[in-house]
Amino acid sequence: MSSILSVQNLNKSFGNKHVLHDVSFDLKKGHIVGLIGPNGAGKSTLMKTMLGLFNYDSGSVKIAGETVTPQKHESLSKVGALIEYPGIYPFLTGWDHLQLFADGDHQLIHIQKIISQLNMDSYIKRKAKGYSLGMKQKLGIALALVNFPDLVILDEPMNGLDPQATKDLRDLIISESQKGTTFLISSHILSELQRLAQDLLIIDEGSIVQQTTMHELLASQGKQTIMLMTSDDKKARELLKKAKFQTTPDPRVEVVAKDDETMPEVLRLLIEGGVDVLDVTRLEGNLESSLLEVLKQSRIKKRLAEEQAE
Ligand SMILES: Nc1ncnc2c1ncn2[C@@H]1O[C@H](COP(=O)(O)OP(=O)(O)OP(=O)(O)O)[C@@H](O)[C@H]1O
Repeated sequence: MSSILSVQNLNKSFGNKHVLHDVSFDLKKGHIVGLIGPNGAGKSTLMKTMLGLFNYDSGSVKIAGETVTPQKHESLSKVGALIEYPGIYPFLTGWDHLQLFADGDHQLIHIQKIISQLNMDSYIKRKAKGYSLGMKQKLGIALALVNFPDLVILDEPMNGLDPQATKDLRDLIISESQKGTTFLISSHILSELQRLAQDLLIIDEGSIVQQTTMHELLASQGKQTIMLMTSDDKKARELLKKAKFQTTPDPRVEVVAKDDETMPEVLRLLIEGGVDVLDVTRLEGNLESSLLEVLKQSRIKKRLAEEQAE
């Protein structure tokens, strides 16, 4: 599958602070890619550099094969983005914004479709000065999508969105990606990203520590969990602890599954111990714990390499 964006050996400093270190990755057409990492890891800097908003020290950023710099950004016409807060004019309506931004009148049907998919119909003709945080955020996302972009870069797009709006956004992103649009999304809401992203870029201290797929990451961490509803959670927890099963902290009774045998063993143990199992669910991995583990391992490796170099 072809790549829409290619970043190679990108280095970026602010004064003498080196923020991005030899960052390299490609984004495949039509994929939804999560960019994740701790606060200050370099996610926003990377996105802004890719969008030609910052100069860089060395390396390259190419969109559809064309180099992007602050001085050369023709290829960005095929890119939609929402970085930090959307730039919104208080005395224009949401509809005015979308029309101003759209390349040509033929987009009207497309604009109306985005408005409906993000459930913005009731306020889109009102002046933006009366919009809530979530309404502004949705307008910013709609603006990023209005010109049929090949690539969409979204920095924390779920900020300020309620559960319904988060689901509307998820459905919209998935349907646009199925038509071929590539998404790069940074977010700290990992449970949401877990439902959305196929691929992941993990960044820490300005370096990409892993480029992987969601499936590979969750599988490699082997973190399947079995979630139980029982007639007596306290007793269930005691039995599991005594039998040396690894459980997660309260409030739910959750067991970390080592392999396929864990589930029948747990059920047998509880039933034989006089605890009824009312419901049981197997959860496929957990992005949060997998990310923390990857970061921990990469920092250990980095420290060892530094010690050896001294
Ligand atoms: N304009 C700037 N001038 C100087 N340093 C900056 C500037 N912008 C970012 N930095 C520094 O670059 C590093 C990366 O910041 P960045 O905002 O890219 O991180 P982030 O991963 O987006 O963090 P967060 O998850 O908190 O949004 C930080 O150490 C930050 O202090």
